[in-house]
Amino acid sequence: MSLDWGYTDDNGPSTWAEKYPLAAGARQSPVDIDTSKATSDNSLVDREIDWSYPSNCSYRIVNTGYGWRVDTYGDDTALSGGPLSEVYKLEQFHCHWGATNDEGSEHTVDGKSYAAELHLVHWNSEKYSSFKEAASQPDGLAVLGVFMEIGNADNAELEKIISLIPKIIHKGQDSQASFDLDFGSLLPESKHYWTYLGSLTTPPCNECVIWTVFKEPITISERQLEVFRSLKSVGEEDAIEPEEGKLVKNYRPPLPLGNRVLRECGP
Ligand SMILES: Cc1cc(=S)c(O)co1
Ligand SMILES: [Zn+2]
Repeated sequence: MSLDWGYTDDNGPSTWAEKYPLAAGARQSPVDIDTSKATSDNSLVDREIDWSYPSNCSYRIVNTGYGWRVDTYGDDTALSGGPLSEVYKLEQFHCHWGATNDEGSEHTVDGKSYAAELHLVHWNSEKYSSFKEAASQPDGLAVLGVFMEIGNADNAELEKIISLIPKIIHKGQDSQASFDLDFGSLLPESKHYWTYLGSLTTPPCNECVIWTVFKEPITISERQLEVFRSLKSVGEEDAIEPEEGKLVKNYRPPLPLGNRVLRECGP
């Protein structure tokens, strides 16, 4: 059974609100980060954003039909500080990309797209008893967004994920992902970021996310990005043409920030 939404002309972001009414809300993500609208906030500086991820917290990688997703054991993970009032636990991480390198990120900065965007998804385990419950609450999830730009060299940590992609080419396939991952290398050196209240960027587009988008990108090689684009949005039994159902892009274009506040930490 194929997903009832996706990124093609007939099931892409402009159609989502027909089946997922939240997608038409006023607190949607992503947004274009208009840097002239960002306001500084000392409380973000006073409580530096902090994270802790054991290198062995990943356990599975799956082809969701709209990308790859690495599932993690959250028990020993923690994200706190910055815009967050509680401690959040890592649930999963995944990526969004485009068909060419001049598109692919979901958030844009003064109209500029990056080639891809990594999302680390956390849930408020202090206030809620499950990820599912948290995803229905306005402060339920915290997502770290990391821009990815093309670099000459492969990203060695990403390569541990990319080496498993050939095992999950078709929708629904999964593989054990028990690699040792240095999350520090998947996050930028600088802790400068923008933050605002938004949503999941895929249906059902719940407005439950406190977004933190880092200003500094990490790098990925063209070859590595091509491996992402080799994933298929259809199951092994569905594909009829070799080129059919290739996931060459899986990003949602920006939605209006509206009257939401956009704060920044760091220049
Ligand atoms: C929970 C979740 C969050 C994001 S950002 C996404 O793309 C899919 O699912
Ligand atoms: Zn995402």
